[in-house]
Amino acid sequence: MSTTAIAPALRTPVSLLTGFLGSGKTTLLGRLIRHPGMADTAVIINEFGEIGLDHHLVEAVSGEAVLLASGCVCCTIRDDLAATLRELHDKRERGEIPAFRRVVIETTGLADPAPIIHSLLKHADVRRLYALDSVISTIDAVNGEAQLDRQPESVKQAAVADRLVLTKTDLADEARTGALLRRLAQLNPEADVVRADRGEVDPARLFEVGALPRHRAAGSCDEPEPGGYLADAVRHVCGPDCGHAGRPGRHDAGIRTHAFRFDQPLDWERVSAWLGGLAYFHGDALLRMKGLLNLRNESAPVAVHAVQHLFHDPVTLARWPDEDRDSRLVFITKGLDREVIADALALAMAED
Ligand SMILES: Nc1nc2c(ncn2[C@@H]2O[C@H](COP(=O)(O)OP(=O)(O)OP(=O)(O)O)[C@@H](O)[C@H]2O)c(=O)[nH]1
Repeated sequence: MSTTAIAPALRTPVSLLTGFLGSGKTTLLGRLIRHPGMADTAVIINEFGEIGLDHHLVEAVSGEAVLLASGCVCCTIRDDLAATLRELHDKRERGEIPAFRRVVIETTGLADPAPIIHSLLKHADVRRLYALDSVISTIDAVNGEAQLDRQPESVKQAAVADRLVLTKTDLADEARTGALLRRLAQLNPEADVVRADRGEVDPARLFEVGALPRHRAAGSCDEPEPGGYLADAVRHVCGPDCGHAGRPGRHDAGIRTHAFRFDQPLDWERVSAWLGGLAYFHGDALLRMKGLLNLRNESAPVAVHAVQHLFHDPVTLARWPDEDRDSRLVFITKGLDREVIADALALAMAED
């Protein structure tokens, strides 16, 4: 990689897309990258859980850096964010991937965005090539208030954003949405609030909002930079000894990821009884469930989502992302043991 400095105006803008588990980041991203004005975007997805599914749900992709049908490039973070950003830049220079003009990084739903923002602003290599454009946080109109009450990460995600994207307003009544908006106005009065119906939003309301002096001024971003800070920041988001990587960790010992895989096609009635029952009876502890299902009598995969008590309508995808035809589900829970999920599964499968 060349070490020549790049003029500030020529640095590639990077936006950070954050928001609590299941608040609609992938849905928003999936719509945004199909917008004609967003065709030359590189998307970086960082996932929580033993089974990454988001890159499949954005579009059927697998691998390190993949060209999407929309013309955008998509990759997942493997080692650290700085390395991923450098590699994307180098591949673009060598003409191995399309000449993307912007980058959007989707964080995990449990990420504290402050260290990532810090890294984007402070890491020398990253700063030379990229400029932080905007921080966008999705807020779930149905679950947002409870998440702000219980999950400190969700408060941080809302507090550092330039744009707050209110999702699922079609599912929340106006009183609930109004209360949430008042709370957000107190938490982050400077952020613009944009409503997105199932991810539908004008990209101009989210991107190219300037140089973000606000983040430079933010205390959390001005701490002295230890060596290899970016790697630390990303390990914080999803690293080997971090609870966010799916094992009990130091950040939140109560949060667990439970992955399930099935090699035989499943019966929808039974699966929906299992998942619907879990959301109904254990929604407080069920931070997030997502899955890709191979259902009996269905040739295409079906995506299922739940966020706390809300079990979203299943969505049939256009095609399988790869050769893998197993059903895969990930549950991110706080205070819900795997045995409870497995027992509910056994019950749903056994019932007539
Ligand atoms: N009705 C409705 N559903 C929505 C809306 N936005 C997102 N959803 C649904 O909410 C569920 C979760 O959405 P995702 O986009 O996967 O959420 P996410 O933030 O990427 O989830 P994680 O990556 O697990 O944190 C899916 O079933 C979406 O279809 C919306 O505006 N209205």
